[in-house]
Amino acid sequence: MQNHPDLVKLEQVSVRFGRQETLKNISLSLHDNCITTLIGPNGAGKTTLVRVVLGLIKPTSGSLWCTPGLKVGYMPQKLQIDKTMPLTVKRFLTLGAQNASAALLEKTLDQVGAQHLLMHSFHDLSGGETQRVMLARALLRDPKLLVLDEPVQGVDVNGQTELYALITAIREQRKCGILMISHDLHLVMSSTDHVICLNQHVCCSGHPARVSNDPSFIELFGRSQANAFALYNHQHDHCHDTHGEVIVDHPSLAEKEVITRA
Ligand SMILES: Nc1ncnc2c1ncn2[C@@H]1O[C@H](COP(=O)(O)OP(=O)(O)OP(=O)(O)O)[C@@H](O)[C@H]1O
Repeated sequence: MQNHPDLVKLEQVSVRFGRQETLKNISLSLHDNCITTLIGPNGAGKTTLVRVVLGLIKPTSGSLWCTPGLKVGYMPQKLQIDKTMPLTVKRFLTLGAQNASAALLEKTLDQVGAQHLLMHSFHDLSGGETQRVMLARALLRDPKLLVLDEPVQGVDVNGQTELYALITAIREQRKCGILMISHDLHLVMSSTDHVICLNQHVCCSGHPARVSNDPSFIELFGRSQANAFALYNHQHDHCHDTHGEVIVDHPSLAEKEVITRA
């Protein structure tokens, strides 16, 4: 992607667990100041791919390159914390960042709209509050790459929209790269620059508008997901080239484009 330097590059990465090949020949780049969203059915290997990027799983074959000194902030899908252990949000945040000043904690919580939660019990937070605090924890390292594994899980629909807007705002403020796993295609499409559809291998990838027109996208997600995307996209009155750019004089513009529901 022009003007957005590579932060991470995977070339022909495969991962095998015993006899099961979970990832097959994955090549991709993550860029500075760019949101990349990984979508795919359950068991497609999304978390495994994220763990490869984080350096937690060594590829069985292929190579991984990271820009030297890359700082990564990670928001995991699940965090197991013993509920009998008293834990304030402040304490939770400082567990992974002992040297963080009170001012930095407040500023970071402020950025995710959770400044009022500093002295609350972590165990008593709502789903949306928990995700905001987890996001703050990932941001405390001032990462150049933010990795978010299903950041809106356990959050109601309105809260999901707010969280995706927050993630977009964070990218705009910090100009960091973001790699995000999501199942919410129609919510994510408007706030992502690059989509990768994964099902052990990369089925299709590119600008959201290009991916949404790819037959393997519909094959992978089926009718209901394709319909959800069509609903999001229903005001479509233009065509895209293979990079997702609008084609100004496309012949089909003579008739207003009709979205095909597979
Ligand atoms: N450490 C491991 N050892 C053995 N098998 C594993 C390991 N980690 C993941 N797997 C297997 O790899 C496959 C892909 O798992 P992964 O968690 O990456 O999928 P996913 O796309 O993130 O799924 P979901 O959407 O359900 O979270 C699954 O079959 C899983 O059981």
